[in-house]
Amino acid sequence: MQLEINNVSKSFGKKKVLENLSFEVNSGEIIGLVGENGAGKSSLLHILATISKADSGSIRLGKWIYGKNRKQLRRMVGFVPQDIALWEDMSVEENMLFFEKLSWINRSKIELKQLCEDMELLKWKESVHTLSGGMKRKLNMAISLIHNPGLLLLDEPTVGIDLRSKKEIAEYLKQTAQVDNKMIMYTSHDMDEIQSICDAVVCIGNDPFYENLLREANMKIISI
Ligand SMILES: Nc1ncnc2c1ncn2[C@@H]1O[C@H](COP(=O)(O)OP(=O)(O)OP(=O)(O)O)[C@@H](O)[C@H]1O
Repeated sequence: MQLEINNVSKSFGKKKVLENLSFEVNSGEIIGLVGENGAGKSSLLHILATISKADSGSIRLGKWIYGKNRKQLRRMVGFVPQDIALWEDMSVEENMLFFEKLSWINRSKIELKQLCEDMELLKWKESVHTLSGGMKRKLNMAISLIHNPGLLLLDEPTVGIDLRSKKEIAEYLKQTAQVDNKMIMYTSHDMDEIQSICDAVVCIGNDPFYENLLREANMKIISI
């Protein structure tokens, strides 16, 4: 499967956030989105998650076209926003079962538990309010994977969490891209992490500072 982004632009009022952005991503690839605060990284993820629309340009995921096939696209896309959205008074198990009910495919309890264990979240019976920030992020990720999306969009999945959880999330992303052939796009301000996980990067916002950083790190840049 391929994601094709062609000349996409987006403004909020007079502020141009994305300008003629074009690049392609294939299944199995992990793409980092970098750029300064306010550059437009989340805005691009929101467009790809079909929460918001581009002002111009075209986007295609496999045979489905953004702006035309929203229902089909929503089945193929998993989105983990920056803000954690969980039922705090329910257990990990109850959260997974709740979101499975909202999903368009049925998953057994064993499969749901496995999704959590794949990312080292081993707190099945525990209440969410007792979990650390890193564990909550993992649970948010596990929920986004319930419907087995081919494209996974993650907005700063590793911000504010400890090194062990960071490493576990990074390992999980690499593994699911390779083994399950998922396409992953994620934003981060951590250049070392981007370098170790991503196959290529998209630099949002025409920022020479970031371009230089990426070139110095020998990263493959697919769009500026
Ligand atoms: N719904 C909205 N209405 C108006 N302006 C918006 C809206 N969403 C985003 N913006 C503006 O668009 C710009 C890009 O925001 P965005 O959140 O995409 O940046 P970002 O690169 O993800 O930043 P950060 O690294 O801080 O998360 C910002 O100036 C922001 O204030």
